[in-house]
Amino acid sequence: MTLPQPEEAAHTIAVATPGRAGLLRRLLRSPVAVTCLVLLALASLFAPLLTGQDPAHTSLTDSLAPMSGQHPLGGDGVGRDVLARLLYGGRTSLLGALLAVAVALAIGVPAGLVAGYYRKWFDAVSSWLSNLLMAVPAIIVLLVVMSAVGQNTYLAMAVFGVLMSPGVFRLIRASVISVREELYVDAARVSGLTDPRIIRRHILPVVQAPTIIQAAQMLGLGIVIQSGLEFLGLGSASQASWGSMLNDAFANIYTKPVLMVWPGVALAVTVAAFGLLGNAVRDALAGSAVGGRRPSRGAAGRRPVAAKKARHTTSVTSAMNGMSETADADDALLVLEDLTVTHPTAEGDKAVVDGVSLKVRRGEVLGLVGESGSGKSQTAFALLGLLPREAQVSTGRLVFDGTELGRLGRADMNRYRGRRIAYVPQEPMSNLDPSFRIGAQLVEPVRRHLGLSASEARAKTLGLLERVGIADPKRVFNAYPHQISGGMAQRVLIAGAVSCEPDLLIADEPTTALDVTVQAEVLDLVRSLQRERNMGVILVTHDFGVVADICDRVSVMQTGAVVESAPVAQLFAAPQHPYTRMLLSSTLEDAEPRAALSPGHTVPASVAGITNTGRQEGPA
Ligand SMILES: Nc1ncnc2c1ncn2[C@@H]1O[C@H](COP(=O)(O)OP(=O)(O)OP(=O)(O)O)[C@@H](O)[C@H]1O
Repeated sequence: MTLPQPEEAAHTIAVATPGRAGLLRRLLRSPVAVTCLVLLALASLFAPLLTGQDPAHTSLTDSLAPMSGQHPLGGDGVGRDVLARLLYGGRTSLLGALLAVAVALAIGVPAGLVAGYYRKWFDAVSSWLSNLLMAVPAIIVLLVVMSAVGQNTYLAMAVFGVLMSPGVFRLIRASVISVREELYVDAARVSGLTDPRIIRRHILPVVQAPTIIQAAQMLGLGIVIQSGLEFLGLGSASQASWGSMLNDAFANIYTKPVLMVWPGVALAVTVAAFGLLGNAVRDALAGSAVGGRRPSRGAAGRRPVAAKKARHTTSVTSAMNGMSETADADDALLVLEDLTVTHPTAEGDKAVVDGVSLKVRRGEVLGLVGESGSGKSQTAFALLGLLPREAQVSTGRLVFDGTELGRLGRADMNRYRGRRIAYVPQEPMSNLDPSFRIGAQLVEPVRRHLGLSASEARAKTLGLLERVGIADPKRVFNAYPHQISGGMAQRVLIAGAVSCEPDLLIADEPTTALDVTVQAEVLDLVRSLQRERNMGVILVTHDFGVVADICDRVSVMQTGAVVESAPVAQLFAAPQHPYTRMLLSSTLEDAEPRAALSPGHTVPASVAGITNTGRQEGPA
């Protein structure tokens, strides 16, 4: 069935987007990047091609020799060829700096990823260690190392890498913490993707640009530090390096000051080249992600995460232990008993869900209604395991299709999430990763859960996109999230949610971010998919109209507790709880029409938008 989609057509932005493969091409198109690459290559690779002189060969007759055909830049204090030392010295300096940066990245990147993503004790311990390392004066440590191990510059640079790793760790950790709160990361989690996959697909692309910039800065710093140590005479005497050239030049500063110039210029140019190259790589990366990194729909695409969600701790109580594989007496798909969610706040622990019990049967739509803040979303997040770690979650019973979910670890839970329990979020745009094409985001869970090949998963996904009413599935499949409208994005997420044929769909106000026409279409879609697949659905909403439209039963929540549950017709005909009656009477249809204004009644000018000149204010 293809549904009409006027809203989508109106909002669709046709933007051609470059792929990621063009990164190197983009880099090579930048004159700055090319110049830097050439300079660095000259300094590191081509020394033997550019000079036939041995950089270590001394000749007293050539001591402080002037520039000549044999020695284009002259000779140093002991008659070594300055040009050869300059060219070969670049290798030593670059290799040492690369070693330091490699060590810093090898420690800082994985540690930052794990600490930022998993937090807990590893985060605490690694942050403490990183603070400790940062407090250590690096140059003193290096001097001690060099004096202890002799003139081994590379070992000193490896130690310097360790000392630089806290900087990388902090950067990566902070980037990961910010991105892991994004709704599209939650969406990936809910779709059952494993942590390594989420990190590779959604987290690493975000941290790569700052890491590149940081690495470029560290390379420059590494070269300067290494040269400093060699200038002090701590490097290997047999190895040409820019630092040892400076040392020699300093000894002859009054007789031949020009000797200071060559290594000084080489150092300055190389450090600048690294900085500029880092910027160029970052720009090239940003350019190749143009299709993705654009903000989805401005601020509307993001909701205040802290206020809206919290993370799961399975401090699920001892009451649950020993309750696995529980079969329920009737045909209940999901049985939740006595769910409590408590958040630590500045004023003490705050229970936002308090003793909620729900039951959903196969093929049944349960509406979860209540005012804003009544705990509907917190209940849904608790069922999905999406509450923040600091939240305390306890439940008497959480049985899904005969299995006690509360006892499952993260990996086991991933087999249920996405595959058998799916989620449709409130704000579609922020639940799609802007870096990836829509097709890629839909295909991955399908391949993982259903074990399909790439082409089978693609065909299935295209079929699903068509099924949810997208007129041009191929275009949407290849589009980035910013290229489709909010309504279309919601259809995409519904397609993703039902792609693995789940038994239970949890939809958290799936139409809130959409306009009225599209709302009705999306609700129709949810209802028809639910009937077609005999899914159980929990529909979180504050709208009794939606409840009347598509729900079979309804549970009403007030301040974290369910105050009434009943079949929809019964609830509308004879609401029992005063809060339910109050909610029903406050809906527009049931409210008493307001009385007509009396003839003498005047509207204050400020309200009517009339100025004292009698002109109506407002947009032209
Ligand atoms: N991390 C948190 N710390 C403290 N309180 C929280 C946290 N997250 C949510 N809450 C509170 O929990 C209560 C229930 O929030 P929830 O999002 O479940 O409400 P809701 O019924 O879904 O509302 P809405 O319809 O507006 O989405 C609210 O008072 C909210 O402020």
